[in-house]
Amino acid sequence: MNKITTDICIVGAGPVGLFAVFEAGLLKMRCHVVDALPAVGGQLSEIYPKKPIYDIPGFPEILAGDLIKNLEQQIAPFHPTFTLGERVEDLEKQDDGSFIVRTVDGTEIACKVVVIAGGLGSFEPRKPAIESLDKYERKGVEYMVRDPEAFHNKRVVIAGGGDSALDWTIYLAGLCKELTLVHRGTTFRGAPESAAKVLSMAEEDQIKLILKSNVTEVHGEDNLEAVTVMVDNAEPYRIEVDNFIPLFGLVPKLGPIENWGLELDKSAIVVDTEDYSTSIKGVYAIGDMNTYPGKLKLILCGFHEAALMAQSAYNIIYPDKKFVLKYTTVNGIQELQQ
Ligand SMILES: Cc1cc2nc3c(=O)[nH]c(=O)nc-3n(C[C@H](O)[C@H](O)[C@H](O)COP(=O)(O)OP(=O)(O)OC[C@H]3O[C@@H](n4cnc5c(N)ncnc54)[C@H](O)[C@@H]3O)c2cc1C
Repeated sequence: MNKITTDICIVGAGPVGLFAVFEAGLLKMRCHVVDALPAVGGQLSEIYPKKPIYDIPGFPEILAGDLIKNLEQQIAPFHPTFTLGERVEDLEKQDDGSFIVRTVDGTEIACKVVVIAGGLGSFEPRKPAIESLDKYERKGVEYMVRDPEAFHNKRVVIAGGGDSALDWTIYLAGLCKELTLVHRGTTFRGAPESAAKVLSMAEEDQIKLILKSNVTEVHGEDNLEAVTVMVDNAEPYRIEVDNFIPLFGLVPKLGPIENWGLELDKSAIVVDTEDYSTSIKGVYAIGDMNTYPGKLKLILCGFHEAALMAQSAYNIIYPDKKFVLKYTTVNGIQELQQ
């Protein structure tokens, strides 16, 4: 089991969770960041990486994906650690006021402060209605690509017609032994240039493309061994596979955080605007997941909340020291030792 000890555990690696690492780092507090998705960036990476944002102070225009890259660069001096691709499930308060945060895969993070920056919630895969699909989850069926190398030399079927299905088809084609893309339509929802690339790869036999089709059954003893594909109501046929990756998008869910005993208002966490603390001492909520009178679900509001949270968390982590505001222009960025 993976055990991590840190000052602050941040749940959610969206823009607000990432910026919280910076604000905490300035005050010499170490952070471990957990996200259910395999990559950082939250909604910006998952929903609109190529869209320009116009209301980030100091940037007249910046692509969402570039803002995330900048935030990664900005927090690098503080050496945050990450657990990606694992949803946080439980929060346990210890007798000394500290916490153990646990993920669905059993990773345990011991910390003095928990910062929930969970945005709209944990992005969960939209699963196709195929009987017994859940039996093969993590035994051949994957809903997201956590580590592309895991598909090296494997026979893989991807299903879907959006950006994720197209992008992973293009990327994994070079790694897999056989790659088939199954799509129910004849046109794709994803970027036209990605769709054109997939069509040309199919023409050159780098991948197999089956249009107007659906995966209707999955088979195997313990692990997944084959899928059945139905093409336009013709006779279904079987493809032997090691992996089936249905990529039909993600839906955000508040999920397990709902059961942590926090005061909620319509699935958002109620906070005190003095420091964005929740009803549990030592637990803060910032960004899209919190609520208070006048709340705006904007990135810049989340950044402000992160700054106020950090100075309050400092009082918990260093109870004997007094918080003194220091400007970065005066003090610079003092790297945290790894
Ligand atoms: C199309 C679109 C355009 C937008 N345009 C703008 C704009 O122009 N300007 C602007 O300011 N805002 C804009 N927004 C809103 C902005 O994206 C959000 O305010 C911002 O993403 C909130 O950041 P966050 O870090 O709080 O949450 P998110 O970006 O939602 O990130 C939260 C992360 O937490 C993770 N998470 C949640 N629960 C768990 C759990 N239990 N375990 C592990 N991980 C978990 C999620 O997987 C996610 O990655 C836009 C939103 C959309 C959808």
